[in-house]
Amino acid sequence: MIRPRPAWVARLRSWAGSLKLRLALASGVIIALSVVVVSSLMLERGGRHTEQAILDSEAANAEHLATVLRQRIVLLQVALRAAAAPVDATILTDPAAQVRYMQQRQVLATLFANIALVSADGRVLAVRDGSGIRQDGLSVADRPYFRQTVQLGRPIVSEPMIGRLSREPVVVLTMPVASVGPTGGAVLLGTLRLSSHDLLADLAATGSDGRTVVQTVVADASGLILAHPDPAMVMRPVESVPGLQSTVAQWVRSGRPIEPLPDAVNEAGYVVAKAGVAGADWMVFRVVSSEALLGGFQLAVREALGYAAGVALLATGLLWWWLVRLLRPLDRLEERARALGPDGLPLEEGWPDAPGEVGELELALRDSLRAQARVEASNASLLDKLRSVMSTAPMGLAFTRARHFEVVSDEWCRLLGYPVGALVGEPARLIYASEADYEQVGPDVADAFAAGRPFVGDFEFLRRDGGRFIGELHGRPVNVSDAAAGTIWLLRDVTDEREAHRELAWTANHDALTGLVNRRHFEHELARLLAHMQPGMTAAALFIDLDRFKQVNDSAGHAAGDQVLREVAQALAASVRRDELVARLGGDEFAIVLGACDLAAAERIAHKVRLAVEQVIVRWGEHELSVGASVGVVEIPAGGVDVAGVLNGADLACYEAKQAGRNAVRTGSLPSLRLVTSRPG
Ligand SMILES: Nc1nc2c(ncn2[C@@H]2O[C@H](COP(=O)(O)OP(=O)(O)OP(=O)(O)O)[C@@H](O)[C@H]2O)c(=O)[nH]1
Repeated sequence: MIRPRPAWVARLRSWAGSLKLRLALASGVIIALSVVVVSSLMLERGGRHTEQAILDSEAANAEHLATVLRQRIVLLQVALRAAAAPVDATILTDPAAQVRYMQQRQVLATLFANIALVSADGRVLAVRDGSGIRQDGLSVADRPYFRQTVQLGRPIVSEPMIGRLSREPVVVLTMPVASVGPTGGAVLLGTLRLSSHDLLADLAATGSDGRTVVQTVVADASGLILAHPDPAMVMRPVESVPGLQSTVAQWVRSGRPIEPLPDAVNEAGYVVAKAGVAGADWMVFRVVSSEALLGGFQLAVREALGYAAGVALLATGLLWWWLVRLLRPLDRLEERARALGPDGLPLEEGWPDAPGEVGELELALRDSLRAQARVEASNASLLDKLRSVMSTAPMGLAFTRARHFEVVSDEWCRLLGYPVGALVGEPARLIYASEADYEQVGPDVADAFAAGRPFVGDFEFLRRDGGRFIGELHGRPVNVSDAAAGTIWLLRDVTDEREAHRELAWTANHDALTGLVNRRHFEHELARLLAHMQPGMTAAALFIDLDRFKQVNDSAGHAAGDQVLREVAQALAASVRRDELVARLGGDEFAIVLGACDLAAAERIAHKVRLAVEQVIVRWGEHELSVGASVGVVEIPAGGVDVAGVLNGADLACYEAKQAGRNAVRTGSLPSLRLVTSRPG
């Protein structure tokens, strides 16, 4: 069972289908899409530019640090060179002079963790560090940087190593002294402690929350850390610094180039910038977490998207409010439209005075309603006339569609014995007395309509009470080109008319006294037989003239004669088959046509006829009346014979029977028959 929908479902469906809601939603979606797309595009472009600017800035920072570092190395080497200038053979050979020399190197001592004067064979002549000047005879002859300086005779920056004096990670800057070589001279050493800020100050920067956000790392070409905010990281591989793995791996893959050109990348959550320190074969890496650099921007993006969504929502809300206001006249028009109909407001009342398209719609609707009202009035008038016709028409009128009654007149119902209107909706089959008739009507009607004719036919119809009548049915299509448009029918009762017509036709063809066919009809039927006889076929005609009939009239009266004639007629009809043609030609003359009969058979029948007449006895008062019959027989061949010829031939044969003494049968022979038929007239 289907349950009716609750009212709230209908309200919800109506609300969901509301034009206002759909317009507002569509506009809201468009606004939101526009805002989101435009914001996204702007933010995406802004983001790219910002990121690129940050990368450029970081690369510049790294380059700046590399420049600072290179200048510092150059500065230190300049200082070493200046300090190396006064060293001569005297100093190199005199330990006291070496001590004095070191004492005079106060400025140089502040630049390095320690400085040392080393002879060409690697023996440390004098060392100055924070604790003073010592001459303890250490040797650096095994140090690669020393050997390289002696061999090349030029300044060197060593690889990182653990210093022999400081026991800390250090790099050593060398400066040849007094043309050092395998045979003489010396090397001035300046040691920089890597765990201090000797190389670079401010290796780390912290954010507002105190966390380190920028780390500067200096590494040599082999990838060992020279400087790191965390001293514990010094001398460790540079790829162990968080955020540097990928950049260092790529740097190693490309052959550890010490490029002076800086670059920066943003990957794996870090912005990494690097720049080479020319001359020292070092690399400066700056590592900043992406969050620290770009987090602010991304937060701004999120905020911007939030604002965009808010703006879109606000715009949608405003649009909704505006649409509700704009569409208010449409609501009023809708309410007015609901009040249409027979129980609603009068046509010209209650319309909103709306401007614009709604006003145009209202005018169009009102015009259409006025036109509809005019048509309805016209239809009502037409319907009244039609009802009047249907109730007063003297013949039955009906309109059927799909073989069912849709409209029936009062007379139609009356003819069929139904109350007025009772047949509406009933099948047409109901009124036919015969199933065969009903089945035939359909095709006949279709044929007639297809030929452009109305359908006319007589049928036996069945009244509601079982009575029957003959009705003449006329049918016309409502629309010739559209069978589905239905059919208009006219029906009248023609039972009496058809009966009268039948009686008239019978009277015209029959003898009123005896009921046999008359001469006119006999000749007509004989002519039809002659016309349709096939070659080789024979028929026969009997001409019968009563004998001494006049005496009957004379003795018993004319009425008795009539009775004799009636009984003779019955005797004649009873002597032959029912389908043979038996006629009274006039007076006491009769004729019989025997179809498909040869002469011999015809003669036998003639004798039978004669005997039958002879046996007719009419008791009329004191009279006992009887007559005889003279019978002439002719055989009728196929072709070459006409009606007059046959009658004359038979009449002649009958005459011969009379001549032979009456109450006899005579046969007309073929030649004489031909002779007779060939006679003029
Ligand atoms: N009662 C009656 N007599 C008729 C009718 N029509 C013709 N007759 C009479 O029938 C008679 C026929 O005449 P006939 O054939 O010459 O007389 P008949 O006595 O039969 O003479 P034969 O044929 O020579 O034997 C006439 O007396 C007619 O008046 C009729 O409708 N009713």
